Amino acid sequence: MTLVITVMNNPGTGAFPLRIEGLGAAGDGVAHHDGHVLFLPGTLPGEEVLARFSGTRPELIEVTHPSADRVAPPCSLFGECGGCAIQEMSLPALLEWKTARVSAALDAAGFEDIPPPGQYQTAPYTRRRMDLAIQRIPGGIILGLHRRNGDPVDMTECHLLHPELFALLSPLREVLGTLGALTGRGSLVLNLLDSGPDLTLSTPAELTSADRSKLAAFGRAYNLPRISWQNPKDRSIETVSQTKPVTERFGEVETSPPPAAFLQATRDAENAIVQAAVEGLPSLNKKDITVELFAGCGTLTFPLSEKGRVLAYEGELAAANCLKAAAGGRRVEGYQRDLMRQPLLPHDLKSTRAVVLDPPYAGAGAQTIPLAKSGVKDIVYISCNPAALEKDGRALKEAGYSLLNWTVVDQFLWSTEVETVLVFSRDPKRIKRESSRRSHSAPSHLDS
Ligand SMILES: C[S@@+](CC[C@H](N)C(=O)[O-])C[C@H]1O[C@@H](n2cnc3c(N)ncnc32)[C@H](O)[C@@H]1O
Repeated sequence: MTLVITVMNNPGTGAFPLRIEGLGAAGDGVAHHDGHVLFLPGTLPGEEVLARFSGTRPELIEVTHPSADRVAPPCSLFGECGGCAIQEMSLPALLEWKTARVSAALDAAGFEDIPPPGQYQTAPYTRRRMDLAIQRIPGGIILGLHRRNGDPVDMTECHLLHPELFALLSPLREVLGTLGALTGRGSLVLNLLDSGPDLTLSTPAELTSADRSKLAAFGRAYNLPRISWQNPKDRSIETVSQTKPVTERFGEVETSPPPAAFLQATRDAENAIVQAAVEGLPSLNKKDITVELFAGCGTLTFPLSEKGRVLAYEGELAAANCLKAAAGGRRVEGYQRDLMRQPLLPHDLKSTRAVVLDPPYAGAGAQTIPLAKSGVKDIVYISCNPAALEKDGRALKEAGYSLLNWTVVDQFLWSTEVETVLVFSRDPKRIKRESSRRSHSAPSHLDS
């Protein structure tokens, strides 16, 4: 649902009462006032509040009747740092809100009899991937996330980030402050791999040889397996410090991810996603082919391959190479392919038993229709965006797929982001089995 602020004139400067009817997609409370739809940050559904206008924007004065779901925001930077959108709502209530968003998307896509979802919520202090902004200021460095529509906020506290990554921020500010290449703004991707923190730095100017020595010394001092740097000229990435091999295990297989590789946001959520995806496969013989689309470095590929053959497609060269390098001797074939420009067509999927896809935020795009038109009976779709799910789900629904089950995985705490693993089928026997199983069991909550 898209709601638009249409208040054009300042209807007055005094306080007025509002009842918050729901949360918009950005996590702001939604209310009606004088025939206009207003979005009010910091408010929760069911609350009664006093607001006033600051220009054309409504602002909260006071919550007069708080929701039972209201809690004190745990982080002192909340409201300033843009990393978290909703900290005044309890985490269980937030999980329910995210679940309702996905349910509404499925409903809008045309699915009826939506089964009860499985749900999983990650724990605080477990985020193992974060893309931070760097800004040089007089006398120092700001390292953190952007404020909502604004400059970076120094991350002096964070209830998301894994402590092993958070502990690096302070020494990083010191070394970054000494780099000649950091003439203005830069960025830093932090990934926590099995081998340890993996850092990828972007700077506005090229690294000097003194910068390279400082980063290498930093890598040794903090025992960092690898520090990489993205050249601003051509966006190429090179290693500037490596103290040991970089490794990450997916299922039983050890891989070596490239710098700034995509990883699921937390390790425990990755396990929940993998578990739901593997369990979502139909029963397979070892020779049955599962095609995996948008495979990254192989997060799902290698666990899926324990059930049968996997043909995995990924667009980004470095990720596809990582997957291919680890595939040797397994039932896995990796391919680099841009699935938006060159989607797999129905005839490419002719002997495919199941498809697993984990598309980017915008959804499966040009791959959706050929997939829906293929003869594949079973699809596991991993969504990170309810709006894209609604669009892609509608195509699957129109092609005759039923929704067998879905699992919401909240791996982006205190944000509006939501990940969902959905199992679709148009195999009448499987649909019948699933609906009779469902009528005999309660909704599942994966163990946290
Ligand atoms: C949400 S990530 C999932 C990756 C992987 N399944 C995982 O769990 O780690 C989406 C993946 O789609 C890839 N991708 C984005 N656009 C693509 C395209 N046009 N063709 C193929 N892959 C693409 C990205 O590089 C990324 O690896």
